[in-house]
Formats: sequence, structure tokens, C-alpha cells
Amino acid sequence: MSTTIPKPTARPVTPVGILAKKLEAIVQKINQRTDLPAELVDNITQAWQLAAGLDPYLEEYTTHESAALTALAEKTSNEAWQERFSEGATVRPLEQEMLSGHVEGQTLKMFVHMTKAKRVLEIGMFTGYSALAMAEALPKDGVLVACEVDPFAAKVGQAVFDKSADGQKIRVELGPALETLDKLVAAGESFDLVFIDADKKEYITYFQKLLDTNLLAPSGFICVDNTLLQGEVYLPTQQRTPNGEAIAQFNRAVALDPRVEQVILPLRDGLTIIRRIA
Ligand SMILES: C[S@@+](CC[C@H](N)C(=O)[O-])C[C@H]1O[C@@H](n2cnc3c(N)ncnc32)[C@H](O)[C@@H]1O
Repeated sequence: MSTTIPKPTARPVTPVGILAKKLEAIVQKINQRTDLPAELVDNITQAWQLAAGLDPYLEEYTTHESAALTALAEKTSNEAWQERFSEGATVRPLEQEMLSGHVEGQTLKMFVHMTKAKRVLEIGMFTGYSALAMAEALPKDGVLVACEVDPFAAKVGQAVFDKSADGQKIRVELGPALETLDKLVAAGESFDLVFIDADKKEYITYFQKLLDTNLLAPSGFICVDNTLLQGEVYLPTQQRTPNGEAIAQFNRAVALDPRVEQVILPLRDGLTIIRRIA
């Protein structure tokens, strides 16, 4: 049984969010000094404002999320994820920062509308924010299959889906994503749009499986989250974590694959859009 705890604040997990935080710390320091040239202080302050103002502006002028998505985001941020892992309720460490959120959710929703997708596959559902956002854009007879390995996270999502008309379009597949993908291949399932957002070290394998089989429909699209990995993919390589290295390798593999064309959008932590061309 989960308990409500004092709301933990989300840490910045995107290149712009991290940049804004670092600039804020610099601005606080230089404001304590009286010996610095005014032009330097002005420039650094403006750099901080440029970085810190972007996300709130995007939030303000992007169509509001539904009440169900707001409830899901709140439920996720109020959960004591660290405690849940320590007590063995979750099979892996999870955190509120994993949730994609308002602007990315609305972007994915737009892609479902734009591609007129009827069948969507999500690899990495967590508590279901992006799944529900995409389901809201699907037609009544649309289907979204969501892969998730953690039963606790899946249960949080399912409880919200059960109360929402759009949630009825979502079928949760609990288990390791690679096993689920094999099951879907064996069942002859195929998808117009796939959202990859699970284990960063498995991204290349998900991508290859989607293209090597009929899982991705001819002329289907793949959206991939965290393809900037907090800037690690373009920062000096010695600053890379294993996940940063995995994403750097993934980005290279996609760029070299003649079966696809792609673009990396600097949205949140990087969102790659891939189109199958062969
Ligand atoms: C970043 S979160 C997904 C966030 C979600 N798409 C959203 O927007 O709210 C990644 C999720 O993938 C799940 N995951 C990680 N490795 C997995 C695997 N091998 N198979 C299935 N799910 C996995 C984690 O348990 C976690 O819930």
C-alpha cells in the first residue's frame, strides 16, 4: 500500500534545465561581488534568463493537458519512489523525473494525429503518462500496447486508465520489453507509431527488432526519448555515463542505417523522430 509523502522536487534532467540551474548558481555568486564589470554581469544574467525562461514559456503556450494526465502526473510526483524500491515494491529504481510530461506528451499526441496512427506501441510505460497522452489522440478503435517491466508502476498507470475512456484503448504488457517484442512478432502484430523510452542500453536492440520484423509497419514512425541524455552525447566523452555511451552509440547506429531517415529534436531531453524508408 503506497503512502503519500511530502512532495519531492524534480531535479533538472534536460540539457536546458541543467544549463539553467548552473547559470543560476553563477548568477547568485556574481551578485555577491561588486568588483565585476557590469557588462559581464549583464551578459551572464541574460544567459541565465534565456535558459531558465524556455521551459516555462513552452508549458504556458502549449495546449493544456487533460485532467486525467494532470492527475497521473501528480500521483507520480507524490509517490515515494526511493522507499518503494528499498522495500522491494518496484523491481528497479524509479523516479518521478522519468515521466515525460506536458509538452512532450502533447508533442506525441500531435504525432499520433499527424500520422493518423491507429496502432501505437510504447516501449517503457512507467506510470503511463505518454501512453495515455497518445491514447487520447487515437481514434475510438485505436490500440496502444504499452510494455513495462515494473508491476508497481504499471499498476499506478492501470488504475488511471481504468477510469478514463481513452485508457480503454491501452493494453499493458508486463515483462521485459525484448520478450514482449518477440511475443508481438510471433502474434503478427504491427504498429504505425512506436515510442521507445525504456532501457537506454537496449535501445539499439529495440530499434533493430522493429526494423528487422514487421513490428514497424511499412512507412511507420519511431519516436525515441532521451537521445541527448542530458547533453552527454555531445559533451567530452570522459563525462559520459554508461547510459550516455549507450545513447551515443544508438544515435550513430540510426544515422548509419540506410533503412531510415531521422531528425533529433532538442525537445526536453532529446526526441528523435525516425521514418522507415525501406
Ligand atoms: C523513462 S520511463 C518511461 C516514461 C514514460 N514513457 C512516460 O513518458 O511517462 C522508463 C520505463 O521503462 C521501464 N523499463 C526499463 N527497462 C525495461 C525493460 N527492459 N522492459 C520493459 N520496461 C522497461 C522502467 O521500468 C520505466 O518504468
